[in-house]
Amino acid sequence: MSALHLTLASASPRRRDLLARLGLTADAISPADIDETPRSAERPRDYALRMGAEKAAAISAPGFVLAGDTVVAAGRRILPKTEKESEARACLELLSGRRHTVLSSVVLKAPDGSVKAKLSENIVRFKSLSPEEISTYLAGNEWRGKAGGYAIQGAAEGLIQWIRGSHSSVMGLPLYETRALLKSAGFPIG
Ligand SMILES: Cc1cn([C@H]2C[C@H](O)[C@@H](COP(=O)(O)OP(=O)(O)OP(=O)(O)O)O2)c(=O)[nH]c1=O
Repeated sequence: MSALHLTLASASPRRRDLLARLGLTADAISPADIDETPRSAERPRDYALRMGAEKAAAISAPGFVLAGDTVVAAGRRILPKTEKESEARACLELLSGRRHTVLSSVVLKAPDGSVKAKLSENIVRFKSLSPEEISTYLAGNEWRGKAGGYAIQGAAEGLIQWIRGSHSSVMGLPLYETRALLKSAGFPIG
């Protein structure tokens, strides 16, 4: 097996698609099954980095293992990956008319077992959302399983006034940081 074998430790189709934008196709997709419960008082940045590192560590595969994690935070508060509509509504009500932070970690485990990580920090500002706008958004079901109850790659972008950072990072895999990490580890990338 070549040392250049690349495993993407993620169930996220978005991460696979984003990786493809760098001209890369993972040789294997191995989602990591880890406990994603934040520790008490864990800071959002620490949590995003810990989750990325734990996902990479959970996969033993030849070659390189790439993992990532995306966290939506309002101040120090880590918002859930919303499973219920009521949770998503609460997130959108909280995010309405305010700026919040989206943190995306990317973690690379090299064939020699060494691990490097980068964290990308984004600020996102939603317009003030009316109850009708929130209900219409929720009816589209794009909030399901998404951190913070929205997905920038869908209808939510029509409600976002601006972002500071990168679209790929908010969506799940920061392409600038991912390319830099792979390149510095000697992975052939254009
Ligand atoms: C803020 C935001 C989140 N998300 C989603 C991506 C993820 O589903 C979720 C963050 O959860 P993650 O745990 O980062 O990713 P995942 O559960 O999809 O996949 P895996 O752990 O196997 O790598 O939020 C978007 O798709 N778009 C967005 O704009």
